[in-house]
Amino acid sequence: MLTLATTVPGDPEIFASLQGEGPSIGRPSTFVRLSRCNLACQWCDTAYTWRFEGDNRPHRDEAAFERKSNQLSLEEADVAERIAALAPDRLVITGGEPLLQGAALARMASALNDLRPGMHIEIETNGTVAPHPALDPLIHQFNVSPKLAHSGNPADLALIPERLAAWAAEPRAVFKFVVAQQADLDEVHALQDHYAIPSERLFVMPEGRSSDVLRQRSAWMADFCAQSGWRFTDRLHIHLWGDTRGT
Ligand SMILES: Nc1nc2[nH]cc(C(=O)O)c2c(=O)[nH]1
Ligand code: SF4
Ligand SMILES: [Mg+2]
Repeated sequence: MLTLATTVPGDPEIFASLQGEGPSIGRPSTFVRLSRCNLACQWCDTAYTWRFEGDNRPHRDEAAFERKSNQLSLEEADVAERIAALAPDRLVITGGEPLLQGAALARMASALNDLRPGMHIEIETNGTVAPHPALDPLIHQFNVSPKLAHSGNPADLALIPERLAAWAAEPRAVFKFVVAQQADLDEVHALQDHYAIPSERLFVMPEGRSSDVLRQRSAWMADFCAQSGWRFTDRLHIHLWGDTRGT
């Protein structure tokens, strides 16, 4: 079984859209959003995947979500069929932290391979969890987003040295750092130096849930990228559809 997020109660968050972030930005892709996360970012835009009633870890909105209406369990084969029924030939698995459900994801991805051979599969991950050995060979791209101090997570939970070293050595992994203020860039620099992350696989992305905030931060981040050689990614889906589920 896989535990998914919902768009509305009873409806799993499986939808066709455009990849809004990172190296595949603009590509038509089907998205599957899994529930549950091992971190708690104070600016998380999908707190409905983890901040259930009784979870008092700090979050900017302080919202507490009812578990029953925001989580849904489906068989792996059912998820694969729903993905295969949609048009895109690419899949983005996100969350929450999808690698927490690695074994079930491996079963789903191999069922999908039977229904729609050759589909390109990306995983959005916070970089703290190793991919399950059965899942790893089925994935084409890992979009790894290690969380900086401004996320509010303790560094010993968010930045796991052996994991970061493994991602840095993995050619299928691109790093995507969420940045809100100029000081965050110093932290990215330190991580790049320490783990020898090639600039070609290093993206910075503005934190923001509205076009206004993204534009404001993009302006100074883009200038910085042009000087440093890092890559820049916007959040295309926010400009197109705003901060809404299922887009
Ligand atoms: N269109 C679209 N692109 C995305 N790329 C990463 C997303 C995420 O929530 O992880 C996301 C998302 O939620 N929507
Ligand atoms: S790691 Fe991602 S899903 Fe988890 S709390 Fe942070 S932003 Fe949200
Ligand atoms: Mg998102």
